[in-house]
Amino acid sequence: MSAPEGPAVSLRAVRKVYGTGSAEVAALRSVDADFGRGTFTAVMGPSGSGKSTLLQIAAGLDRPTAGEVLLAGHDLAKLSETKLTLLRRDRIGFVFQAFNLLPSLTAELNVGLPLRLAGRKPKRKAVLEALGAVGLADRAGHRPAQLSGGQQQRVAIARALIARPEVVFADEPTGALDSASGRQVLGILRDLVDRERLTVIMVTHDPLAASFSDRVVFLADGQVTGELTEPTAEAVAARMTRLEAPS
Ligand SMILES: Nc1ncnc2c1ncn2[C@@H]1O[C@H](COP(=O)(O)OP(=O)(O)OP(=O)(O)O)[C@@H](O)[C@H]1O
Repeated sequence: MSAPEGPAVSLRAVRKVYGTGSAEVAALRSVDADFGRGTFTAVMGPSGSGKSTLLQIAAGLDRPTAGEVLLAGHDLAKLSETKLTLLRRDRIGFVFQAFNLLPSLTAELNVGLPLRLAGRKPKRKAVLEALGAVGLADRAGHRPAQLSGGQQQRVAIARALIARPEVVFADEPTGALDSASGRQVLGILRDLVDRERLTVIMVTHDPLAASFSDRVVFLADGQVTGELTEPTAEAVAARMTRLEAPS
């Protein structure tokens, strides 16, 4: 009998405190959240509400002060640094606001880089397929400076997908893009969720970006304050206005 399918990522009573003594900041107070496999979740909230901290901790890039993070069936607190590094390398993809491509490498070499860093030789066919999946099969030989911002972000998505991760964490992936390029990038993420059952967890400030997700989780002052399923940009914007209003 196969094991019941749990969420791709779960946070249980997660607390994160930066600094000590009078400099102490509780970035996350007590966060419980589940991110189902094959779902697209947007994380939103006012500046300083803890969104990036939540993403870093859920992705195993940082450890919580207290609480539990389960990722791909593993309790991250029980993993050594080496095992955590391997889990991040093999099961997780990252997409950032600043595309973080290496300027001297072509799109093809940038996409293959995670495999090369892991000591594996990337297969040309797989790299070209990943570039094809983001509509850039004809740009394999171009360096980042020869690509638009939207195209660079799509190369970054192809790079995040090359190791066939289960979960992709995206921190403001459209923050540096014009709205048409942003929509194209979001459409690609949406499509990967629908067709490949990828799990996407995305921090964004943009209600339109959030409307591509299945669910928006709202944070305020280090706590989850609510969620919205099948979000429209208007409903998200209205909720954000309420969260950002001075109390
Ligand atoms: N390394 C750090 N050291 C000390 N405090 C930190 C650190 N990182 C974040 N913080 C604090 O933790 C809180 C949450 O920060 P976080 O970056 O997670 O918020 P955010 O919602 O992503 O904000 P923004 O939308 O402005 O990027 C803030 O008060 C921030 O100042």
